[in-house]
Amino acid sequence: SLYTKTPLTHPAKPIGNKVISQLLVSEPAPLSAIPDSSPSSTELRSLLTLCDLLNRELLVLIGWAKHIPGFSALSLVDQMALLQGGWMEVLVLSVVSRSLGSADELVFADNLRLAEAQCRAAGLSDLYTALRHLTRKYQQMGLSPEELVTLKAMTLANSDAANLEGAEAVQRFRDGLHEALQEHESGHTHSHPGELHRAGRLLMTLPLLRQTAARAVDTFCRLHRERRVPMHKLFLEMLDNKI
Ligand SMILES: CC(=O)c1ccc(Oc2ccc(O)c(C(C)(C)C)c2)cc1
Repeated sequence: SLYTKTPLTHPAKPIGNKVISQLLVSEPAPLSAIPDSSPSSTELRSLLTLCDLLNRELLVLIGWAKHIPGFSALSLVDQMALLQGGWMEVLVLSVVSRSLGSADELVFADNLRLAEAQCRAAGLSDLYTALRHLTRKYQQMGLSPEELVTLKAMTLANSDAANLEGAEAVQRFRDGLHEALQEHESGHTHSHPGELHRAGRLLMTLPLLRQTAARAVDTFCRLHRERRVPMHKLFLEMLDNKI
């Protein structure tokens, strides 16, 4: 496969939660940015590098979704509907999780960490502000790897796609992930009793995640209108569904 499946964390004791341990081993290794070599301004070059990175992340995301317990049981139409509705939110949550260790940078890739000034130079200051706001929220909460991978899967499952074929099957898919989160937070798999509000607090961050993803879409559309960046075909197709 494209990369080795390295689990995010080696649990001190086996995680009783099968869904979450499956999500941890299915987590894709972070991609690296490929610096754009076209003879253009540094701003445009970094934008082109970012576009290429996003496009590759999109492809990896589609492969990742198939490993979410219950996703492949859905009809292909519903799988595509959830991906078209939720891909941006999942990628936003991914860049936020990569940026948790930084006080002021967005870690798009290990070799592409942009501070505010660099984002502004590339026409991404709104995006920077929105993504850093969300990052700060999760920094304050102290997100564990188990919570992050479960939240990403729930984000995809909860993407409110229109006209789903198998609404009941999608609801079962969502309930399975919610159950995994509840079990994880309720302390069944820990020695100490869980924090009762933790699962709810995590789910209550999803409205801000959706709003942040919508801001990212607005940014891309503006940059596209300003003819600042070409849009990869797949990206445009996935974007069409959002505007
Ligand atoms: C088309 C265009 O203008 C564009 C601008 C910035 C950009 O940078 C990104 C790279 C990876 C990535 O995951 C993300 C999000 C987190 C926002 C999805 C943004 C991608 C595309």
